Amino acid sequence: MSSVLTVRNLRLYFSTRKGVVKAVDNVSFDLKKGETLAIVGESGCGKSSLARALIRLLPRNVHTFTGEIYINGNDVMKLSDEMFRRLIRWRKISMVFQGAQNSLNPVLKVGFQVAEPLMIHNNMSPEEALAEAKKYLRLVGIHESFADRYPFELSGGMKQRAVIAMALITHPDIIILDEPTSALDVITQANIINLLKRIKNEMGLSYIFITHDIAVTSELADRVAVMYAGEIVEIADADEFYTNPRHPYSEKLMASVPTLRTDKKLEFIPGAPPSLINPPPGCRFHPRCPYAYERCLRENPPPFELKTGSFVKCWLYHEGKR
Ligand SMILES: Nc1ncnc2c1ncn2[C@@H]1O[C@H](COP(=O)(O)OP(=O)(O)OP(=O)(O)O)[C@@H](O)[C@H]1O
Repeated sequence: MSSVLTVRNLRLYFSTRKGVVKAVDNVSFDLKKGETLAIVGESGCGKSSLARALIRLLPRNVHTFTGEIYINGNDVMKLSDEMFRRLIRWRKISMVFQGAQNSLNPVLKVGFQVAEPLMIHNNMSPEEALAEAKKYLRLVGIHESFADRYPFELSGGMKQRAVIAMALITHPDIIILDEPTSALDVITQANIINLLKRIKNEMGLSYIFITHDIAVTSELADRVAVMYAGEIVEIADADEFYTNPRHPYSEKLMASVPTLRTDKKLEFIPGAPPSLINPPPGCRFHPRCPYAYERCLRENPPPFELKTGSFVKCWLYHEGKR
């Protein structure tokens, strides 16, 4: 399978009064065409910053933004912000933001808001764009008559569907979904996941699905990337990840997911993710890791490839301890 997105050594650091926050620190991965890559990890580990780096919607206090990003083989890091905005954002890669259903403009009709990207990015006339918006509202399971309604007239699930329609309408290859179901009840969550699965197949999309909730990813993910303290510490095929997480942090994450059928005791991860201004030396997880030994305190492990497309950043996989 060819890669629709290739990321190498991506870094996104922010300047703050307390120092430089290394939110994304030397991240590399591939996204294959038609694939869903879930990015999981606790709050504050850099998932949203990674998304913002990929779609280049950056805050003003960027300190460092370096690395390589290829979309369909094209080096997009060499594009100016203006060219990236014109050629890439929304056209090749789009995003459903965290809490996006609450960011719909309350005084504009839903149809207009879904149509807006076409007017801005494809220079379409309002009439043409609105006709297209109605088509996309139908695609996401909303009756086209809702194009004439205001956001407050839609349920939370419908608003989320409208926001997904907005991300789809410019025919991107890649969609980043940042916690797309976190504010919804479980039934609505399931409906949205089913919708995402259906449109992915119908439109040949590739997803980056960001969540702190591993249980949600199991329905959709082909591969799982685990982020910890600004780094990807493991990438694995989803089936393998759920049965055999390799990194000690992944193990702990999996052990903290409730299951109905076993009386397994739920674990929690002691301590909190480290400061991204002064991350611990060596492996960043070592202060919370039950297996940490001397080398983990000194040296940050490189990614050890387990098979093509899968790696784990943990010394245990280097020295035959596992
Ligand atoms: N503009 C900014 N300036 C300074 N620090 C920032 C900025 N944006 C994010 N951060 C910091 O970068 C780190 C990573 O944040 P990020 O939002 O990417 O994490 P996350 O894993 O997506 O968490 P959440 O799920 O809570 O959004 C955090 O420590 C956050 O405080």
